[in-house]
Amino acid sequence: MRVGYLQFDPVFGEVAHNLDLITARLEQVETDLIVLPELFATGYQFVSQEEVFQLAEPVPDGATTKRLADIAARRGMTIVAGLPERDGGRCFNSAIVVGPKGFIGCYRKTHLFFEETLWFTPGDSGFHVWDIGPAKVGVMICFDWYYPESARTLALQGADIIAHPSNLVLPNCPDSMVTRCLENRVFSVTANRIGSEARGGKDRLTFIGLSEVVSPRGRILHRAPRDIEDLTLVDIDPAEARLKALNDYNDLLRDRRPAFYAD
Ligand SMILES: NC(=O)CCCC(N)=O
Repeated sequence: MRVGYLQFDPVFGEVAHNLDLITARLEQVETDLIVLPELFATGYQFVSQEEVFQLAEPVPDGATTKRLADIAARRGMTIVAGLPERDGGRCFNSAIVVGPKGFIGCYRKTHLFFEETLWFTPGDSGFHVWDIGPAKVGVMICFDWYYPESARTLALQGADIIAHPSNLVLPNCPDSMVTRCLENRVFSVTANRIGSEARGGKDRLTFIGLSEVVSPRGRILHRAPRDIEDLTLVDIDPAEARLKALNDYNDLLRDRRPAFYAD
């Protein structure tokens, strides 16, 4: 199967522009799964709660979800993408999964980073894995990577691939995902953004790019440049993620000893 990411520089608040950009890019490609960055259509550095409410959308009835579902249906692909989700009086930093037959699911970011804690409610969806046909795909968002429980929970739920919409600003995630894949024997697709934002007198945030596809053996199948738009697709065999035996004596998940693990 073919999987990949679109790394690009969204214009803050210009939802129509950002949606048009990714639509044009996705119309050009054939793939089974593509991952877009966290908050891909709005940008990241919000300056007020009301701004978040203005840019956030209901799921699945909002415009961004409908647009991506339309692309997924026309192009016969599954798309995982981050967006601000409005649910009544609460906003979540979420990621939607849409496929050829429409809306599949929504994950709400469990571990909020930095000023996200001002604008969003900590996710209450829990971690989920969806069967998209050729593979089972789990979703985590950006800072979730910092907590090994995130990828491990998705692996225990049977994920072959971890789709990882991101807005990375710290340097450590790209190399750390090698370990996350190795210790869980899963593929990962991290879709980061590039560019920077310095809104409302805040310190500038510069996003590190370096989107990547990593294999269950911890091999970086492709890593994007730091600061260039990049759409890359990689052919993988998801069955590689189902071989959890390290040798004749060790099986990665079977041999866990949760009775000795701290919560
Ligand atoms: N948007 C984020 O969750 C950033 C997390 C910190 C990092 N790893 O860059």
